[in-house]
Formats: sequence, structure tokens, C-alpha cells
Amino acid sequence: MKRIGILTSGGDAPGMNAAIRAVTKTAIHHGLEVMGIRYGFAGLVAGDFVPLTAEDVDHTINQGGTFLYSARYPEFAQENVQKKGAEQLRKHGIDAVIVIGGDGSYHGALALTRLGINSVGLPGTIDNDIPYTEYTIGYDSACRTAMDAIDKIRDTASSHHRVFIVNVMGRECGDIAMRVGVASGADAIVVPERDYDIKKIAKTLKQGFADGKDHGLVVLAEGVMSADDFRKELLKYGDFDARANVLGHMQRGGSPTVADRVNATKMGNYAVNLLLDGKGGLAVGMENGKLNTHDILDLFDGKHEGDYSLLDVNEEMTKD
Ligand SMILES: Nc1ncnc2c1ncn2[C@@H]1O[C@H](COP(=O)(O)OP(=O)(O)OP(=O)(O)O)[C@@H](O)[C@H]1O
Ligand SMILES: O=P(O)(O)OC[C@H]1O[C@](O)(CO)[C@@H](O)[C@@H]1O
Ligand SMILES: [Mg+2]
Repeated sequence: MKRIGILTSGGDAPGMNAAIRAVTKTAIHHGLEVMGIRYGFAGLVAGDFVPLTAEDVDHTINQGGTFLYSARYPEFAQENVQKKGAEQLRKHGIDAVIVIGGDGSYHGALALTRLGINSVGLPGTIDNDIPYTEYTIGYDSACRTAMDAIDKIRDTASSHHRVFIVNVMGRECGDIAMRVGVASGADAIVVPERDYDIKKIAKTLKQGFADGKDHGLVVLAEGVMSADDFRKELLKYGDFDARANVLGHMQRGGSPTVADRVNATKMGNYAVNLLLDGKGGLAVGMENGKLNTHDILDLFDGKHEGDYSLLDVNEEMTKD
């Protein structure tokens, strides 16, 4: 193996640059050349490649987004398009690829491995929705950003004695909502993986105001319903002055947290070592703080298990 490629794909996530940096520096340390592939699988097929030096990745560890850019390119699910991608890699003398992205991007990494280009996936998504890993690159920063935003929302909620329903990202996964909900002292956390009782939530909020609390806060995962629909439902069970707020893409931006920088660095370094060992078709994850690998194929049948104890903790702190 002489030259490896690296790409970022799907939604961007803070810490992706730290992972690219670690891959680049580790590979160069081992005498490999690194080719950055811009715009995910779209750039792969188009041959949008840029050589990366150690100097190119200086001053990137603290930057949000991905300097290799990202793309959603559904065409890469087609076998003939995947073959074009593999041909581009061969043409440029690239023997192996590291794909930083979410579950969708892993399909692309597996397809390349099957076409003879060993590929390793790094979990790069704010959603924390990947099976067999407790952590994905960007999740910690997104939680931090959402928590900071909610702290501000709480100020205005308190001034006006309002209830805010704050919708956070995560697709079908409630991990951002659970962690941010606990960190923000939410009265209720609503996620797609668990049933919820809106009457009970309304009762909790009413009780809060009756006890002298000056605001109410519901953290709602986007996979459940829109914040505005939730607000309308809630108003059926209480006469609240309620506002719906969608945090949206701000959760994907900003400088990565310490955890995201460090974990992305460890994962990038690990991925290069896997390729050096001749391995491919693997996804890097983390379990009890330790890095692990699983066959990408196994991930497709697997289910991400969030830390649902957070919901129980929050529930146990509300008055019945
Ligand atoms: N079945 C598939 N086969 C090959 N490539 C795929 C497949 N599914 C997705 N991809 C590639 O991966 C890209 C990213 O997938 P997707 O949009 O699902 O995001 P993701 O990687 O899951 O990240 P996130 O969910 O954080 O945005 C797609 O645009 C496509 O290029
Ligand atoms: O980038 P887009 O297409 O707006 O996608 C938004 C989605 O991507 C994510 O930010 C990351 O998967 C989700 O949380 C969100 O639902
Ligand atoms: Mg995904």
C-alpha cells in the first residue's frame, strides 16, 4: 500500500477535520501518501482529488465543518457508479480509503471494499445513531451547541413564564435529545425510541408553574414530530403560553469540543493502522471508552442502543 484516500460524506460534523488531520499525519508518518477526495462519493466518481501534506492539515483540528466538503450523492448506491468510483481510485494509484460519515456512508465504504479497495469507516455524524458504538464524531459538539442555545432560550422563557418546546436533530435517534435534555434540566425529554404521555408532560409543566417555576422546557427529538405539532398537542391539555423552537443546522457547526477532537484523532490514527494491517470493510466504534471494530455488514442488521437510563433519571426527578 502506497497511497490512501480519505473522504467525508453525509451531514458534516464537528471533529471531521480532526479525523482527516490524524489520518493524514499518521499515514505520512508511515511513509504513505494521502489523497483528499472532495465532496464525498460525488467527488470520488468525478475524480475530485487533492494531495494532502502534513502542513495542509495544520490549523484544522479546531475548525468545524469539513475542509474536504461533503455531499449527499444517492447515485452511489448503483453498482455501475460504484465501479466508476473504484476505477478513479485505481487510476490515481489509491489502494485504500477511509470514509468518515454516517450509516449511509458505510454502505459506500463496503461497496468499495467489495470492489477490491479496502475501506474503513469512521463514525462521523452528530446523530450518534450508528450500531455498536456509543459515540460518533460530532455528537459531543452538537450536544454542547444545543445545550448552549437552550440556556439562552431558558432566559427568555423565564422572563415571560413560557413553555418552550425545543426540537433537536438526530433523525430517528433520540441520543442528542436525551443528553441535551438532561444537561439543560428539561421538564420532559421526548424521543422516538420510547412512548410518551403528553397528558403527563402537561401535568408536570402545570405543577412546575404552580410550585413557582418560571418556565417550562420540553426537549423533543426531531424523529418524533415537529415542535409546532407537539405544541399544538400540548395545548389540548393545558393553557400554556408555549413556543416552538427548531435549533436546526446550527447543531452541525462550530469548533469541536475536546472530546470530539481527541476521539476523532484516536479514530483517524486507528483507521490508518487497520489499513496498514491489510484490513477493510470495517467500521471503527467505541465501547466503554475503548476503540473497537465491527464488520460493516454486521452494522446493517444492528441497532444503535442509546443510553436510555437518561430518560429514567429525568423521569425520576419529576413530581408525580
Ligand atoms: N446503499 C448505499 N450504497 C452506496 N452508497 C450509499 C448508500 N447509501 C448512502 N450512500 C452514500 O453515502 C452518502 C451519505 O449517506 P446519508 O445521506 O445516509 O448520510 P450518512 O452517511 O448516514 O450521514 P448523516 O446521517 O450523518 O447525514 C449518500 O449520499 C451516498 O453517497
Ligand atoms: O443536511 P440535511 O440534508 O439538511 O440533513 C439534515 C439531517 O442531517 C443530520 O444533521 C445528520 O444526519 C440530521 O440530524 C438531520 O436530520
Ligand atoms: Mg445517517
